[in-house]
This record gives sequence, C-alpha cells and structure tokens, in this order.
Amino acid sequence: METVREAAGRSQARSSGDGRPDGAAEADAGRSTVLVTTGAFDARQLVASIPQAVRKLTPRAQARNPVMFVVYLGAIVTTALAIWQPSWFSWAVTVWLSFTVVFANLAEAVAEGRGRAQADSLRKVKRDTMARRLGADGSTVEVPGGGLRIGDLIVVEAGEVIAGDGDVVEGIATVDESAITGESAPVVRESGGDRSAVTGGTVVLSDRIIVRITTAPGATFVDRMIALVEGASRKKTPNEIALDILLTSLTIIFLLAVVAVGPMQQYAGQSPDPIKLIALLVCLIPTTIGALLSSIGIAGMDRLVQRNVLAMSGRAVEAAGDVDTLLMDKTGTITFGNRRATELTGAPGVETTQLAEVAYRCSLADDTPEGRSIVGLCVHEYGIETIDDSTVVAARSREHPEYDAVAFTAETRMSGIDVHGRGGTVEYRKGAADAVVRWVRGHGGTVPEAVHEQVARVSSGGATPLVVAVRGAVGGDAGVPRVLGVIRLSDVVKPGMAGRFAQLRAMGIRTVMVTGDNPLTAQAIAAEAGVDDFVAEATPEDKLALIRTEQSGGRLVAMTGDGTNDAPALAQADVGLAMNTGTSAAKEAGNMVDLDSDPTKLIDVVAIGKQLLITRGALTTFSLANDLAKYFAILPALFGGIYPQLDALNVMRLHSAQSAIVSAVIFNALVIVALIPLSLRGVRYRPSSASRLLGRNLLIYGVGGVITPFLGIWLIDLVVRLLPGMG
Ligand SMILES: Nc1ncnc2c1ncn2[C@@H]1O[C@H](COP(=O)(O)OP(=O)(O)OP(=O)(O)O)[C@@H](O)[C@H]1O
Ligand SMILES: [K+]
Ligand SMILES: [Mg+2]
Repeated sequence: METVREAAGRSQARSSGDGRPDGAAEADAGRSTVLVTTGAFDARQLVASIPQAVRKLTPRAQARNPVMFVVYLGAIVTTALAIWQPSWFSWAVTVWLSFTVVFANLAEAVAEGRGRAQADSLRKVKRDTMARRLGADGSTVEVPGGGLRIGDLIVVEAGEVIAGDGDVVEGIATVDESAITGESAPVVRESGGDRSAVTGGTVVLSDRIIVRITTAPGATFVDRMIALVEGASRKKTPNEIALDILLTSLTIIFLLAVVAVGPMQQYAGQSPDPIKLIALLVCLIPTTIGALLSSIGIAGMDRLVQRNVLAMSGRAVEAAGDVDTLLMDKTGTITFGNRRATELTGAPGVETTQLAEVAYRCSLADDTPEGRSIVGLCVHEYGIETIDDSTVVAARSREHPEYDAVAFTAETRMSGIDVHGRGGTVEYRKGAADAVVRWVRGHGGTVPEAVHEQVARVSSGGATPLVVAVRGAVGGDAGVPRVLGVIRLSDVVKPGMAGRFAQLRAMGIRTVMVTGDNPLTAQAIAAEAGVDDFVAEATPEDKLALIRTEQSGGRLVAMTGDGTNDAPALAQADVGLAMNTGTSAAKEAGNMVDLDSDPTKLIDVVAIGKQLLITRGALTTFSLANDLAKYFAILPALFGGIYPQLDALNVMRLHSAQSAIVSAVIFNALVIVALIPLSLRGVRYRPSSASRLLGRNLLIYGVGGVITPFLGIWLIDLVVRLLPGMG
C-alpha cells in the first residue's frame, strides 16, 4: 500500500516539473532508459538521418506529399534538361532542387529517428518468455509467450516475466513495470478492481497471480508502443488532411500560373526557359510547410511519449489542444484508488461483531479490492472465523450448492451472497447507501434514522460508506430485510491536485468529477481536490450521457478514467486518457494511456496539443509569407528583359537573372533545414488567451516570413554571383 502511494506521489512530483526524469532518477542504476528524453535538438541527428532521407526518394514515398512531389518531378525534369544541354546554371538549379527534396525527407527522418531509439529499447522488453498456461483441471503446461491466445489463463510467480498483456483474475502482486514506464518503484496489481491490468514484459516481484490474456501476440501494448514511437502507425489527422488540401490547391494554382508564363514570354518574343519556369514554380509553392508538416505531427506525439503519455492517434493530440471540459472519475484517478475498509459501525441495537459477521459473509464471494479488504478487517480486527478457502472459491465460481455469489456491478452498486440453507435462503447485501436503502424498502423493510446519520458522517469525511443489510432467517421476520450498519471505506486524495486543477482553470478548462459514489462523499473529495464541479451516483451510462451532452454543445471533452465502467465514456470522449494502472478495457477504449497514471497529466497533454496546433499555424504563415519575397526575386529575372518597368521590383538589386533564380532556389531549400529544429521542438507555448497568441504569432512568423527571405536571398546572391555561369 505504501509503495503504491510512494510511486504515485513520485510520478506526481516528476510530471509537475518539465515532465522529464531528473538527474537523480537517471543516475539510478535500476532505472530503465526506455523512454529516454530526446529533448534538445542536436545537429548530429541531421547527419545521422541523411541515409534514411535518401531512402525516402522513391516515387511512392514522395507521392504521399503533393507539394514535395511537384519538386521531386521538377528535379527529375531539370536533371534531364541539364544532361541534354549542360550549363552551370541548369546544374546549379538541378542540384538545389534535389537538395530541397532531400531536406524535406530529412525533416521527417529526423522526427522518426528520435522514436527509433525508444523502439529499440522497447524491443528488448519484448523478449519471448515462456508462460505457464493453466488448464481446466488446474494443471499447468509451459508454452511460449508467442503462442498464447486471448482468454488463456497463465500463472505468474515472483521473479517471473509476465508473458502477455492481460487482467489479473486472481491474487495480488507487486510488479516492476520500469521496463515500460521508467519508474523504478514497484506497483501493486490485483484482481477484481480497477488496478488489474498487467503488461507483457513486466516482472512480478512478489506473490503469485493468475492473469487472463486480453491481447493477441503481435498486438500487445509494447507492440503498439513500438509502432507508435516509430511513426509506423501514423495516419494523417483531419487537420493535416485539410491543410494538405489547401496546400495542394495552392500548388495547382501556381502550376497553372507558371504554365501561363511560357506563352506570355513567347508572345513578347522571348523563348521560355523550362528550367527557370520550374525554379519559379518551386519557389512559389508552399514547400516550407509542405516539407515540415509531417515532422511537426510526429514531434508532437514524441513530446507526449517523453512525458510518458502514449497517444494512439494524432487526432487525439490535436483535440487535446482545443479541449474545453475535463471529466474524471474519483476513485483511482483523483484518489489513490486503494479503497480499504477501516471501520464498522453497527445500527442501533446491533453488536459490532454481529455486523462484522454479516459484513464478512457479504464479502466472501466479492473479489474486488474493497471486498477483500472488508474480509481482512472482519477477520483481523473483529475476530470473525474464516470459512475454508475451497468453499470461498466454489462460492465465487458459483459451483457451490449452498452459495450463490452476487457480484458487484457499477449499475447495481451492490454485492453480496445468497446462502441456501434448510430454513430457506438468506440474502446478504452491502453497497452504496442509496442502492441498499432502495433494496431494503423494496422488500418492505425500513432504515433506522441513525444509519442515515452514520452514512452522512462517513461521507462528509470524504470516505465511502457501504450499508450492510440481510434478508431471510437471520434477519428475524422472513422476507423483510434488516439493516445492520455501515462500513467505512477510506481513500486518500493524491497530493498536489488542487494546484494542478487551478492550472487547468487558467487554461480555460472546466474540471468535472464524475463518480459512482454518493453526493456527500463526492462533495468532500471535490472540495479537497479543487475540481470545478462534480456529478455523484453516476452509472456508466450517466458518464457516457454527460459526455454526449457536453459534445452536443460543441465542446471538446477529455475524459480520464481507469475502470471498466469508464470504458464507454473513454471511447466517446474526444480525448480519452486511460490510467496505465487501470483495466485493459479502459486502456483499449481510450486514445491515450498515461504510464504514470496521473490524471493531471492532461495539463501537459493539452499544452502539447496547443503547441502542435500553434507550431503548424506559425510555420504555415511563415511559409506563405516567404513566397512574397521570392516573387520579387524571380519575376524581374524572368521578365526584366521584356518589361523594363519590372526592374522596379528588383529591390534586392540582385546580380543577374541567373543568380537571382539560383539564390531563390537555394534559400528555398535552406529555410527547410533551418526550420527543422523549430518544427521538432515546437513553438513556445505559455498559457494565454487565444487571440493574443494569434496576434503575437502573426507578427513574428508573418512579418518575419516576409523579411527573412529578402535578407537571405540578398546574402546568398552575394556568394552565388561569384560562381561561373551567373552572367
Ligand atoms: N465491492 C463492492 N461491493 C458493494 N458496493 C461497492 C463495492 N465497491 C464499490 N461499491 C459501491 O458502489 C459505488 C460505485 O462504485 P464504482 O467503483 O463503480 O464507482 P465509480 O463510478 O468507478 O466511481 P469512482 O471511481 O469515481 O469513485 C461506490 O461508491 C460504493 O458505494
Ligand atoms: K516555396
Ligand atoms: Mg472507478
């Protein structure tokens, strides 16, 4: 229990910084280096990625990017022309057009290369281990991990590697997940509750668990992580597709414009030079953003990985940048989630031992952490005699003639057991106060006022009350239930929540806690954690409905959760951030997983999403503004001889038509390389109003985008004019 708390506390501390492990953690020998930070940009990465960039020169790879495909075709045509009628000028243009294509590939290759190192370390986690598969008769057979199927049960003991992804169905163990999370403190994984998911490749440190395999080999969490960091599973997001369409339309317009230039020149008695026209086209189309678009997206995903968040889709990252409302569940998300029974309070006239006896029976077949903790409390604190293990197992598996387990569900919010004896059936029940009260009254019973007071007392302290009742022979009047008292389930709010929620508020995001717990408990925890609003006594359907309502108002909704009952809501939300500690169902349903299981990580996710959108916008602005200067460089060069008035445009006083064109093409290529670091690092983001951000970026990247090429082309021309063949 302590270790879990420490682990969560530590991840909290870590993510509240810049999200990167500090020096101390890195120095820790036991710490894995899977999620190494690739933080600052390093020029060596550029050089190292050149082979990969050249490998991308196939027509198939290039056709994915319409803007750069035009440059690619242009370079092929100028190469042919330069071979046919060689000249210094034609070769200069050819070489720099080829560089332009390679530089664009380089941007993508560098972005992908950063993930490759992470993928390589993850592959080491994926070593094929033997698994002990449990047969129907209770015997085990050794099978290779790769041969496991969904639904197989495997036994894992201390010191063994878990062979596949799954949910713990029996037992409790501490697990070393550092190979995946980088966090060296062990975590607790147990059956029944919301902390049941285990990941293949992690190591059981203590005890013995039985795991039901939930993913097929080849589609495991680690496989998905590898595909993700390598960018292999990357699809274009809706925003990227929209921008692609815009850029392609611009390219077509410029293509038509340039095609029209030829006849114009001919009309004026000048023979058009195809190399110059191609150079003009490449300078006019938005090559900068075209070259950097995909690396911006890959880098955004990569920044999330550095903060231990795995985004399964780029679309989710973009949505995170625009989130308005954040919903989260209480237990396991805002609190640590290891709810433990800490106190029993009998109803008037009920001895505590009598309550303990019934509470124990209620929990016999309840394989949730809450249920097991109640059994523990009753046995250890109240001296209840235990029933032998085989009876308990039989009762749970519904094979015992005398017992019928009534499992907890998020809909009924009750659990218990039916015991069939000679005097008839006795129904033992415990659960959320409102649910049990309804059950008692539904069968003609009454709930003493004192019990309501006990429930209120436990709730207002932020703990969860469970009401215990029994119906049948023990209760007195046959068929009329009797309330025996209240169990207190205690849980602790994770530290530092209030400050982080205040940060979300500053970003304009409303936080809402949605819990299956009662309103009083919810209110106490909501106040302590500092959320803006809460919804209590919510069923899974309520959670889903709440998200739909928010979305129908045009708002983008993020949801964090860990339970199977959160899965529908996680799937419906625009951003579904599942806790790594949660159930497999939750992790499957969401589109992001936080390896640190820290719900306030959403702050980082939102910041990275916003940064991604801003970076893309800024570089698009810069790219389009750039083209203006290239008009000024190239148009006088093309038409200067025909229309002397156009010479007025030659504000840069470039040396000659040839040197102007070559300088513009060189600038056009170099600006891509110059902007690779920014596209990977992202434009700096500080929480502030959207309109101020927009204004600031238009100024920097719009005005900067106009001025830079004038300066750059002018400077390049000073050198280029020294080359042979520049007139
Ligand atoms: N094992 C159990 N047996 C009976 N009742 C339970 C059990 N566990 C929880 N409950 C009751 O059911 C309610 C709902 O529990 P559940 O874990 O589904 O909540 P939830 O919707 O996940 O909310 P949150 O995780 O936000 O607290 C609890 O508040 C508690 O009153
Ligand atoms: K261009
Ligand atoms: Mg829950």
